[in-house]
Amino acid sequence: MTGEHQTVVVIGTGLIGASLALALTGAGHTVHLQDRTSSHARVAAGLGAGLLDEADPEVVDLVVVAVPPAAIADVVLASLRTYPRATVTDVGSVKAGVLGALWERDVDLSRYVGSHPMAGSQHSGPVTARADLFDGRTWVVAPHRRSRAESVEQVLALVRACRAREVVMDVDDHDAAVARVSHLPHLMSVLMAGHLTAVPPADLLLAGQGLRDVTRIAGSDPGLWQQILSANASAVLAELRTVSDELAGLISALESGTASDELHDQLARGVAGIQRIPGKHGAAPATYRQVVVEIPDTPGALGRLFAEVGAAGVNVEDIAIEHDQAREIGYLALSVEPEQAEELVAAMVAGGWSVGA
Ligand SMILES: NC(=O)c1ccc[n+]([C@@H]2O[C@H](COP(=O)([O-])OP(=O)(O)OC[C@H]3O[C@@H](n4cnc5c(N)ncnc54)[C@H](O)[C@@H]3O)[C@@H](O)[C@H]2O)c1
Ligand SMILES: O=C(O)C(=O)C[C@]1(C(=O)O)C=C[C@@H](O)C=C1
Repeated sequence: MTGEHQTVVVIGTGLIGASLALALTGAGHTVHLQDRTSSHARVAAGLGAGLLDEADPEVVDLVVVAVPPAAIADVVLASLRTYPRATVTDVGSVKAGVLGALWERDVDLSRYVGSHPMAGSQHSGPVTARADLFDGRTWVVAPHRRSRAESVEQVLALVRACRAREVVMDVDDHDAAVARVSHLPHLMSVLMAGHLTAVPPADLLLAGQGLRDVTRIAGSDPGLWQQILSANASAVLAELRTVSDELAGLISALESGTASDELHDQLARGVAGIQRIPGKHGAAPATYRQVVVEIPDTPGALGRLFAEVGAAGVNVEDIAIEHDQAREIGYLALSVEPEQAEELVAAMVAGGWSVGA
């Protein structure tokens, strides 16, 4: 895929496939949609992600395989055979196993270049697809020693067309890195959320935003994650063992007294860790300020608030909503660059909104 118009086939029109198809169609490319479950392709087409008719194999420039990890190698192989000119990429969360499986097949792999967008959500299927899912996010491109330069360029152009930030990496380095920054966090969230199954319902009524923050990704499809974790088991196991030692350290810190220096050090280590996470577009780690606005639980309140935020020209980096059932209101926490916080507060107050700390 280059700057000019391209004909693309997207196979697997779930969350990731339909989202990138929406972005590519929006950028003016011709996108053909395929899915084993035909209703998924129909829903994606209904959202404007592309066409349902079959592409002429001779004119296809790029095939993007966005199916679950265990099916990727077979679909890539079939695509290399069906589309004789096309570059074929996949968006699977783990890279080495797919490449290993492809090496064992009797096929010329020069047109295959694996990739992995570091964006997604806990939802599955085309209904939750978004054209802006990849905006400013990292997207790893992982060529192998036989990938032809033209195909690497086409996958880099796909990343740019989805407005993501490309990072070129070796497959093994990629798999080790995602074990640390994606697969381990997922398991930590699952562990916490799973623990809740034994918590009394009355206690859960007290749940605030903190619990929701650490458990969001635990709501992801267990079938998909079973495949992701199995494909990267050895790297994930190494991370889990380290965390297990760290947990033992936390237990001993608490045992040695709640005011111990050891406990303080563990908590401060958390702050230091957060500060190492890069901001959007790979920028230096960002520390945003939160402006909390009270919103009545009434139809249209959120829309009105966002319109006023937009009119104030403030760029919101993140949002979180918490409901106060007893008072029938919600709290909307808007994260903004520190220098825009005062401006946002002033605009909210001028609009008659109640703004908290
Ligand atoms: N969910 C995320 O956050 C995320 C992020 C980055 C990458 N990924 C990777 O993207 C891929 C897709 O994940 P998703 O979240 O979009 O899943 P999804 O369940 O939303 O979509 C997968 C789609 O593939 C279809 N499918 C399954 N087997 C198929 C086959 N053999 N041929 C054609 N279609 C088939 C399914 O019907 C479904 O529509 C996975 O490999 C995953 O590792 C996921
Ligand atoms: O935001 C989320 O929901 C995600 O967890 C997306 C996320 C991740 O960042 O770990 C999950 C798995 C994918 O392979 C890539 C992205």
